[in-house]
Amino acid sequence: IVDGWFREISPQWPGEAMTLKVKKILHHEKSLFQDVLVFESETYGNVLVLDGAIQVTERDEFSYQEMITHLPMCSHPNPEHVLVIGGGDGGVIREALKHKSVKKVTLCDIDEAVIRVSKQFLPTLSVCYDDPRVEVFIGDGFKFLPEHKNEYDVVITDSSDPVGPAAALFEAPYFSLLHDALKEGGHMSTQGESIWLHLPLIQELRETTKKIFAVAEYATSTIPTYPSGSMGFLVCSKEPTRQMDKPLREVPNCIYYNSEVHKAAFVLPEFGRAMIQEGKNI
Ligand SMILES: NCCCN[C@H]1CC[C@H](N)CC1
Repeated sequence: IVDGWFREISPQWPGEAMTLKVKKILHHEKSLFQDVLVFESETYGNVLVLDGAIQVTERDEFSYQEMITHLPMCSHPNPEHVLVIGGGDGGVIREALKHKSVKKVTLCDIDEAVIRVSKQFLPTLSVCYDDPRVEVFIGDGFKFLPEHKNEYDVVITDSSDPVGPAAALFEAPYFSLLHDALKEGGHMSTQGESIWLHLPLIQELRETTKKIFAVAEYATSTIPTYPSGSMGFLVCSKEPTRQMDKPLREVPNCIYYNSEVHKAAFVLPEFGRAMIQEGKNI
């Protein structure tokens, strides 16, 4: 933090950095896995930062949490059991519980510090941890998934960036474990970075997931405080006849998501479409 501004400088987005004016530092610790910082910003509410990367701000988190949750869930006919890998801030749990069909939401996050800090400083995200339908495991998704084969209708991988603790969540072995944890007709979504910054990674992710899932599509959303202001998602199904861009129902009380936004999210600008869907660099 320099002269009152937090700067999100990272080799993952060279030469650019989101900066937010800091009102007050609320918390800073080194957890077992990462550096955990929370500060109150001047204009984006409380902000959670892990290893220097902005994870959520109270002002715009709804965009990401709603899209990563409702894209796979609204395209699924009857999601009852949802698994969240990562997502310790609780935002995805809050969104998943908006679906009447949901009987159980299980969360598995490797770092208890993220959950603890979110409960203390991000009350609007961690609001649903006390819901009786929610169960929480602290641990590595890699160990959790093989013990829960064929259990979930939807698995949402709400991870940080592919550097540090989350790196393995972007590779083929993880997606195979994920596939086997899904019931027949299961859907999944993962945090899919930005077409402005990570096109090669996204193309690789889609190649990998296309080999493992019957359907693998890429969707985007806008979110001011993530690098480049755009955030994407891999959205996959085990069922070949499913169309990920076809919402089967509305979701109440959303601020970003609706059925039209759902359909439009899978429409890509030409440089993204050519690279992701045809592997062509234009
Ligand atoms: N629920 C927290 C979401 C974290 N998502 C990522 C954080 C880091 C960003 N560079 C990309 C999204």
